[in-house]
Amino acid sequence: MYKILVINPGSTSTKIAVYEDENQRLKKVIDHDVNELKKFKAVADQYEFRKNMILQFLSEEGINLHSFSAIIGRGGLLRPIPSGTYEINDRMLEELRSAKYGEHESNLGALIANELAEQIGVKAYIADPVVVDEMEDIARVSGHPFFHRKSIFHALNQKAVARSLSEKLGRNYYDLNLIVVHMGGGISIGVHKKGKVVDVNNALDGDGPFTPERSGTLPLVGFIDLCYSGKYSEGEIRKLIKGNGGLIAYLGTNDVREVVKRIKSGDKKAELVYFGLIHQIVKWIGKMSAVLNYDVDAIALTGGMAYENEFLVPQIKEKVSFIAPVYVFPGGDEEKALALAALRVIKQEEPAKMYK
Ligand SMILES: Nc1ncnc2c1ncn2[C@@H]1O[C@H](COP(=O)(O)OP(=O)(O)OP(=O)(O)O)[C@@H](O)[C@H]1O
Ligand SMILES: CCCC(=O)O
Repeated sequence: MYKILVINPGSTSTKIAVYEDENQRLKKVIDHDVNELKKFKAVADQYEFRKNMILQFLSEEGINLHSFSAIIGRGGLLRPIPSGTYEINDRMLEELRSAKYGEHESNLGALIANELAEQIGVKAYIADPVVVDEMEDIARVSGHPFFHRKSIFHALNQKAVARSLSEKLGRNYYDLNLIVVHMGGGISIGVHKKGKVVDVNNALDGDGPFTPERSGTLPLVGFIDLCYSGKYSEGEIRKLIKGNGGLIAYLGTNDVREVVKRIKSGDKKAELVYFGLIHQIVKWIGKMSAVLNYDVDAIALTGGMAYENEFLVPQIKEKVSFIAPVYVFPGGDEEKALALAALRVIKQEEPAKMYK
């Protein structure tokens, strides 16, 4: 029996899971208050904070760190790479520590997994990091040669949900055309064309619908005016795109449950903003369906927001069901996907890839 520790730091939460072979024994989702995270200037500064929460969880559950056969963390911003399980190496660690390709909470996944694995002398891995790139060249064309569209998205959950959906449909992932909509702290809408994500919004860099804490695509000229207004530093403007945008900017909270509560108590501003968010998600589903010539076998809704059954799931279903049947995978399958990825390598069913 192999015991795997799964570490999944997201933008609004840290998820921890313990697997024994394919079976989940424990899982904890620690939601982070937006003000708590605001104390940290850079994502890397959250390292000790998030690591200590994981160690505290293990100690509360009476789990000895030395009992694990391997540790796997959610992978972060690296150079664009193929889908797969990667053994954590020095190059990867150096690039994540220095945020060479940018800052993201999942950068901490590999760093923490590596430190804990070293302490107990086992291997550490990441799988399907946010930089998995299967985009078709036509989707990279941005509109100006200075800019290229990039594949940065919730690859791990998108792939796991796409596989679960294929299983549910009794079909092979590589024979299907799917739209997968991950709605968490960030939102990505992926076009899975016969097993490859050939187009997706860059969920991190101001592309796509707005989200609980990101602005998504903004009106460009207004944005340029703001950049040159002299009112904001570069750091503040970056935060406005990621961290302090979206629901936080409009309503002061990134918690969708809180927004729903406000709407139900008659808050019209909350209703307008939230329904505006749903409106944008629906537009992106339509846009991505066009990439598949509207030949879509199924649409999957996932991520934490897919638990929201009062407004979000029913409204999306109402508006896009004519394109294809909609299936809901609330929360997603990220921890299971990570555990299975580690197991496939430990059991030598698949070689670990090397990040170069
Ligand atoms: N039961 C629920 N009902 C409604 N909304 C929920 C529920 N659970 C979580 N959410 C919302 O989902 C969002 C967080 O989703 P999730 O946990 O997938 O994000 P994350 O892992 O922090 O970030 P990301 O998915 O971008 O990596 C928050 O806005 C949260 O309020
Ligand atoms: C870029 C994918 C992950 C996120 O949005 O946080």
